[in-house]
Amino acid sequence: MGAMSGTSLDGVDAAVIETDGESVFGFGESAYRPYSEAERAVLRAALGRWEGPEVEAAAEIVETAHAEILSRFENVALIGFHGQTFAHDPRGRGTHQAGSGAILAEALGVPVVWDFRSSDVRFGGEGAPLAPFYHFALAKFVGAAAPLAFLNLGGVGNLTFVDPGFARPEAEGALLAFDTGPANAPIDDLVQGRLGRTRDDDGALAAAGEVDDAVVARFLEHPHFYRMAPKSLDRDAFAVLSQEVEALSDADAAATLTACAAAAVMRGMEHCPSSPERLLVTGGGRHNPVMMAMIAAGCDCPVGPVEDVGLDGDMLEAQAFAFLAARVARGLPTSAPSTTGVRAAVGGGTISRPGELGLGAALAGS
Ligand SMILES: Nc1ncnc2c1ncn2[C@@H]1O[C@H](COP(=O)(O)OP(=O)(O)OP(=O)(O)O)[C@@H](O)[C@H]1O
Ligand SMILES: CC(=O)N[C@H]1[C@@H]2OC[C@@H](O2)[C@@H](O)[C@@H]1O[C@H](C)C(=O)O
Repeated sequence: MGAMSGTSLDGVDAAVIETDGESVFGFGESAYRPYSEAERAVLRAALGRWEGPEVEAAAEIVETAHAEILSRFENVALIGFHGQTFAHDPRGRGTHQAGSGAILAEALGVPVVWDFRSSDVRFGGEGAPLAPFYHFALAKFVGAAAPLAFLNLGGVGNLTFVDPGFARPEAEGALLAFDTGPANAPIDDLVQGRLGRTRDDDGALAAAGEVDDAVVARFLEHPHFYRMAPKSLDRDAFAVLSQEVEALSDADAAATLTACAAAAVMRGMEHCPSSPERLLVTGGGRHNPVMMAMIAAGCDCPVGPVEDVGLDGDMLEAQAFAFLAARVARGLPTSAPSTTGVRAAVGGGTISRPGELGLGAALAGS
């Protein structure tokens, strides 16, 4: 079972898969546990912070929400717990996902794999994106014969080019992955700040507005777009965008931020070593028809949700961390030079087993 609390801060996704960490054999149950308004406010206060009382309070919410949702499942052999990224600076302070897998292992009585990103960063990688090895397995699962691409539209966007002709994901040429740019986070922040809403539902606000092309052009001058892949982003790396749209109406600002997310994907597609047969979209942004239409209009290949090939785009990242947990348990790598820029293929993740914290002994002796 995998659990993901993404940069959108909307809630926790949990999903069961059957896997040996190399192939996907099938999918099990899944569940979603949204954060309440009050919880989200605590999580937002921790954004951009590495430590301190704000991060501790947020970590407690992350752990409690996960314990709640994960305890609903039975017959799970292993849990992959991503935790919540509040700060990501792979070239500087590193990367940190809040929440303790050791505490969850204790609470749930099941081994938990966690802290997936640190060792990749330690060996020179970006620490993200990590879903690409799962995308590789999924390309095989859906029987893809030609290269294809997966696009995740979460708070941040990330793209994976997959050549299913290779036997293993770490082989040179099998994958190319990177973060495209901001996706939903700037839109969520805009509607939260101006209208007190969590998202631009179905892109309704963006649909009523006009795109400010000058803002989009300035956005594309950001150094991120001049870097070679692999590359990753902090959720708030493009915080300047909120000032850029400050003078625009609500609808024009939403339309412009949506166009920025789509323009970043277009730039990303230029990194693909060859034209993929199709672009399969996962993550919450695929529910936004305005964003999807803008991406489709700028792409040379067919664009559609992962549901087109029978996958679940709301649970794909949670499934990815179940898959990666199984790889960690088997000592297999979870990232490679072409997915994170790490020096050599490396396995990331700590395994915590129930009983390791010694809470049982401590209680018995008290
Ligand atoms: N019906 C919808 N209309 C518009 N936007 C939507 C809709 N449903 C979801 N979204 C957007 O998708 C976001 C959630 O997407 P998702 O759960 O994939 O992100 P995440 O996993 O938190 O982020 P990341 O992948 O960056 O870690 C919401 O915050 C919202 O902006
Ligand atoms: C540091 C971090 O948490 N990055 C997230 C974020 O959200 C999307 C994008 O940026 C991606 O790089 C990553 O998440 C997915 C699950 C990944 O690692 O593949």
